[in-house]
Amino acid sequence: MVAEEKGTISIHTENIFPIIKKFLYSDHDIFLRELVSNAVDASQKLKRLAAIGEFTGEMGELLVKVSFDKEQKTITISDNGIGMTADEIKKYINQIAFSGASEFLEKYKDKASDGQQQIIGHFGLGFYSAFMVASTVEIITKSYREGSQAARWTCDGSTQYEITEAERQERGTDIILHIAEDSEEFLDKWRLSGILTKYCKFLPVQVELEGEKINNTQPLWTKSPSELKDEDYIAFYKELYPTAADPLFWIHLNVDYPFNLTGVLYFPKVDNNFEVNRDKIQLYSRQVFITDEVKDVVPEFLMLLHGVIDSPDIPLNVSRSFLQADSNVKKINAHITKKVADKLAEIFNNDRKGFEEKWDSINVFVKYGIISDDKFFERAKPFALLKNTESKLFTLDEYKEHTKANQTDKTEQLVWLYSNDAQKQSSYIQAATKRSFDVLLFDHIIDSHYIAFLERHLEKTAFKRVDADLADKLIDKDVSIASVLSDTEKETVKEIFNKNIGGEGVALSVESLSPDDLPVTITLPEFMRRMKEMYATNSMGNMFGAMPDSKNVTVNANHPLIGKILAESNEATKTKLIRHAYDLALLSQNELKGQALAEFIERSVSLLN
Ligand SMILES: Nc1ncnc2c1ncn2[C@@H]1O[C@H](COP(=O)(O)OP(=O)(O)OP(=O)(O)O)[C@@H](O)[C@H]1O
Repeated sequence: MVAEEKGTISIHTENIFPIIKKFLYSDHDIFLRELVSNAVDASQKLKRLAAIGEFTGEMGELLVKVSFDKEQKTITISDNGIGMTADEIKKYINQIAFSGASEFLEKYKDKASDGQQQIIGHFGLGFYSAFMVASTVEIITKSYREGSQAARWTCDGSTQYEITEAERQERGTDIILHIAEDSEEFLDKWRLSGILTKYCKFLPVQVELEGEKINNTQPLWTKSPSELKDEDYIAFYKELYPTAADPLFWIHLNVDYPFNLTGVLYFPKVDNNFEVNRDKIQLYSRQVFITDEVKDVVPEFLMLLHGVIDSPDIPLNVSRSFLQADSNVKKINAHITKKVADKLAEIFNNDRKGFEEKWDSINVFVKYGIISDDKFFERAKPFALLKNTESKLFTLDEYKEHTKANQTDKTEQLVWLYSNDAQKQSSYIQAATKRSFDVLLFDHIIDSHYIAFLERHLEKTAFKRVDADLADKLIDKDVSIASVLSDTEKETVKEIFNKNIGGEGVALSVESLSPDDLPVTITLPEFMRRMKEMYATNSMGNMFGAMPDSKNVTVNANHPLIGKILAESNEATKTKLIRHAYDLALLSQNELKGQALAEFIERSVSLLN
């Protein structure tokens, strides 16, 4: 027998519901997630009781049904789980749920007023989130225990509740929400189905909306990897991201100690732009969708991956800064990072060719990981590849061997040359390869950071962009080439060139280079270029960025054209030849434009005549 009772919910705050409603949830949708999760829990509990022999009755098919009535303005969530007795309602709903709610408010009341950003916003206030959308909530429930009396509880959002006897034959619970005027938008099938598909798609007990199945109760990550084939992983990926290309490979996570973590992470096929691929990991807690903004839960570089992480050990009712410091979150981060590195190492060791084929898709990810996480760098060292302008791939050690003999300078430093634009710098690349130097290709925005990182971490190794200096000087070996011109002649060359092309920002020199090199070469020293790039991306100051372009112009004393210019007696022809040689240097750098280009063409025609 349920004794009729009226009572006051013991809570410090006079009326907590307006506060819950107004301040704490930016996302009212989650009431449904909370109530359906409770219904699923009640069903799971019954299964567990049956497993240990405490429930011996007929279990039937466990099912959570969501329905709505537009006329009556109600939404009902029904289950055939364990149900509650009147005493249990008092204990679990009046006391526990309320104390949970009041504790929660106590913790966040200051923060609620200065904005919701501080609170992660994905936690559950459980049962009481029903009051975000309902003016009155009714529970009609009957416990699984033999001979239980059904009970009905109602509460209108004040601190007053009422418990009475109810008519209900079957075990289980109906939660009936009498929808508030400002929440009538939820009395809509599409709205409800949208919310259920988002949050309940993978719940472990069958959920139906108006008779239609919502969920896959056994999502892939809950199964054992030994039962799964590649097709299964790919099919699940397609279920998560219907429009994405097939993933490259994946990692099945499965930990139960010292924290609980399951999931599958996929390496997507990426193009060069990694920004668009963020926010693709979905976070679940016991198969309930929580969020796809995993910024504080997963290391930044891992956000380039796709897939699902399921862990009940990630605290979700805490502020963001607390979350980052949480020891479970840290352990989870470290674990995922290790697993990702192990997987990459495994592919590299077992299938180098396959790994190389994937390198274009994974290199940004690996570089990003290396830069941002020292532990990942240690693990990735053996498989972090370098690609040269001929598309050959080397590990760091292999590349060291490859370049040691020819690219060590007089101070025993290894100089690694690179191009960030093989098209634009092709004449420089050619000049370097003519001297049997190897040139790496680093053409992604992350590469300048990656280069700086490698320089700091690799011993006696420096990087130089291939156009940073004359080919012969890129690697300073202290060998000089004999000069065709005398010192006085060189001085004269310098003078006449300065007269014609000298000016602000031009540092002119005359050097004895190979006669095969261009008569005039323009270079931007590595240091200057890096400073300019740094200041260009730094909002603080613009000292170097604002400086006029300064360039080193080198005249090749050993080139036959320079001898010809020196011997030329006609001043006009001499000027023409000097300008032309200089324009050719600009042209080889793709820098000859506009009026200068027009003049160059005109002059070329006249020189041909
Ligand atoms: N459909 C249901 N069937 C049986 N018991 C229920 C049901 N819904 C709620 N309860 C009981 O009420 C309690 C309080 O629910 P509430 O959702 O507030 O908190 P919780 O589920 O324990 O935790 P959480 O805050 O994670 O949701 C539950 O622990 C459960 O004992």
